[in-house]
Amino acid sequence: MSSLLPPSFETKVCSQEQLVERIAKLPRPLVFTNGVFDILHRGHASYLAQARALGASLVVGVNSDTSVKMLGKGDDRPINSEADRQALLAALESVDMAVLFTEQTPVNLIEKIRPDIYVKGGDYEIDTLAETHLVKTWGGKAIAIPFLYERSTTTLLGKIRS
Ligand SMILES: Nc1ncnc2c1ncn2[C@@H]1O[C@H](COP(=O)(O)OP(=O)(O)OP(=O)(O)O)[C@@H](O)[C@H]1O
Ligand SMILES: O=P(O)(O)O[C@@H]1O[C@H]([C@H](O)CO)[C@@H](O)[C@H](O)[C@@H]1O
Repeated sequence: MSSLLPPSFETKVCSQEQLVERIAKLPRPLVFTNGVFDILHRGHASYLAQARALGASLVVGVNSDTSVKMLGKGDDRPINSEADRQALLAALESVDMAVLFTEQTPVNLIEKIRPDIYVKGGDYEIDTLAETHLVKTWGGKAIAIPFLYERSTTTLLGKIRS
């Protein structure tokens, strides 16, 4: 009988309990972004690769299922479970670690990680975000990455359902 090991990308899935110890081992500058990433698409993959290129490691904060419900994306969201969304992000070459957060915003998670660079997509007014003000308190930067590909989970779901 063969003894197949779990895929190595699963080690990039991080629990809240392991977070502080594992963050300390990641190379700096550390880039952080967050989101739902419900149905992963080309826009996400490009955005995450560009975010990773801004520093030496990339940590993604992933909304838990209960926190997605707080965002008003629809009663049927998320389509993919928090564990599946976290694992798919961990499977990307650009992502060094994926960790869940359970609140409406990632500010408490960002306080723990203290990233050097905070990133969101060009669909956000980055200067208005609480996350931006927070990272600036320890000398961090916030960067908005413009969309290269107009894609969204909501559009994909519309296509599937029509
Ligand atoms: N097409 C895109 N190109 C670049 N970045 C994107 C794109 N779509 C989303 N992002 C970024 O990816 C992160 C996660 O986005 P999100 O999960 O909201 O994607 P979405 O496809 O727009 O989903 P939804 O349709 O559910 O709002 C956010 O930081 C967002 O700015
Ligand atoms: O995938 P989304 O909807 O882009 O991610 C959200 O981003 C919000 C943003 O950081 C402004 O605060 C965040 O609050 C929310 O929890 C989602 O992660």
